[in-house]
Amino acid sequence: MARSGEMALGLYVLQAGYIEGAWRDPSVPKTGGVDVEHYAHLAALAEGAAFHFVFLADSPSVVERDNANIARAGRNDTFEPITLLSALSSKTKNIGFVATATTTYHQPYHLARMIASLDHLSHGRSAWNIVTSGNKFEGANFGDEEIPEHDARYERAREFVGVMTGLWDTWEEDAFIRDKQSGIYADTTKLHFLNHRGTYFSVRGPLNIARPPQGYPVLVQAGSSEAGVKFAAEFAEVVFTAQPLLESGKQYYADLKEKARGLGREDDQILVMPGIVPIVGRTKQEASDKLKKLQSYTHTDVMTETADRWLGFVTDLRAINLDSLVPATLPETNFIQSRQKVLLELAARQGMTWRQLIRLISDSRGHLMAVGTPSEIADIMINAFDQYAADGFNLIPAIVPSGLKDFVELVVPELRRRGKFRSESSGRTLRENLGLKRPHNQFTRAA
Ligand SMILES: Cc1cc2nc3c(=O)[nH]c(=O)nc-3n(C[C@H](O)[C@H](O)[C@H](O)COP(=O)(O)O)c2cc1C
Repeated sequence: MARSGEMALGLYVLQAGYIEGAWRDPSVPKTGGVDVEHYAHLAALAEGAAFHFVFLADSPSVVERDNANIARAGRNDTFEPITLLSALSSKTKNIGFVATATTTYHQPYHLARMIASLDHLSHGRSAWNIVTSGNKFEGANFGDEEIPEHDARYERAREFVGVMTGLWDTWEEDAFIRDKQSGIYADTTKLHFLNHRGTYFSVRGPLNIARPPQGYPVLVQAGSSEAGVKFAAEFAEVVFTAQPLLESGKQYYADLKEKARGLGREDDQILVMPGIVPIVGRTKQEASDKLKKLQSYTHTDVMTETADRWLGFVTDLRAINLDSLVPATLPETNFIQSRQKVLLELAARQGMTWRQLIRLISDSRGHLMAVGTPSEIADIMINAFDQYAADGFNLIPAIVPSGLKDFVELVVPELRRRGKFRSESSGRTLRENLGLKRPHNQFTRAA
């Protein structure tokens, strides 16, 4: 199938926005982190602009390394993604929901039920962002101090996904006949026991909920190392990635699509949606003034600690001469390997000092950042789309709700004017809106 001429758009939501100190801005609701109406307002803004989905990242731990940074973080009082998105599903009609959940610290049976429940609650608008955990503090919450080795996490994830889709298939579409007359509720000829026995899991099944409306919720993946790309080529239908440079973004896109093709998959069944952090002004000056104001909110200690985290916990920037140049390489990390690579590539290209790199990480974590007028931001997005570096974008507002409002009111009309973004939702389910096929049931497919 040919690629449609229009890009897909997701909304990556953090309670206050992506710039760490954004929560201090007077426009950000103080209790937004635990106020479903705050998130409902953001989802309504995105749905009204015909975005394809709301995306919630996740880490089952406080991510800061010490009290000083926990004190300033402005984020550790918020909802678990599946819970929040389930609540939002009854407050919206068309927009999809991408819930991040790690395969490293979950059990497939629990997670298959929860994500299937979200798909039923939302009438087929759910997706699962498959991550393997990227934060070293998570292990302490699940019995082991050390997070498992990077590639081994992907091995576990491969088996995990197989069990999830197997469980979602244990009841065929029309298995539940609910015949009051005869008293037969389920046709057990359409019931399949999974009986999975693997390295990491043994799961009998069946699941105790009907097959999800979409067959499977959309499978999303965020991980761009070699192991991550291999995993994405096999399973992902949407890939979230950090690609701040056009050329490496095109290379990443081409590699991933080629790997997926090699596994018999069609190009339009795996959508690459890099993150973008836009700061919109009516003039370039206005946009950069907005950025400067937001940057002024973030404490240096918080910035330094965030940089240590996103460089993979292999540095301690509190003890470094910040005006010295960033080295070309760092020790390999066991956390998000791809991001360390992206950040070092950016630093090398621009001859950055540590101080400059810390600032960049605090603003964008290495995602593409676009600061300018609506037309300039639309140019950047359309250029990446037309040059096959992206099939769409996961929009990461620097501050919410104002940063999202700016984008919806100023950039979306520009994208539409140029014929690159839709005016309304095109289908009932998230799969239909993304042009993704509905998966067959593996038990009946075999028959
Ligand atoms: C764009 C992007 C976003 C990610 N978001 C999360 C997240 O929300 N939660 C999480 O546990 N891991 C997240 N990760 C980490 C990876 O999903 C994965 O868990 C693992 O750490 C390895 O990533 P890598 O293949 O990029 O090295 C993210 C990775 C990328 C590339």
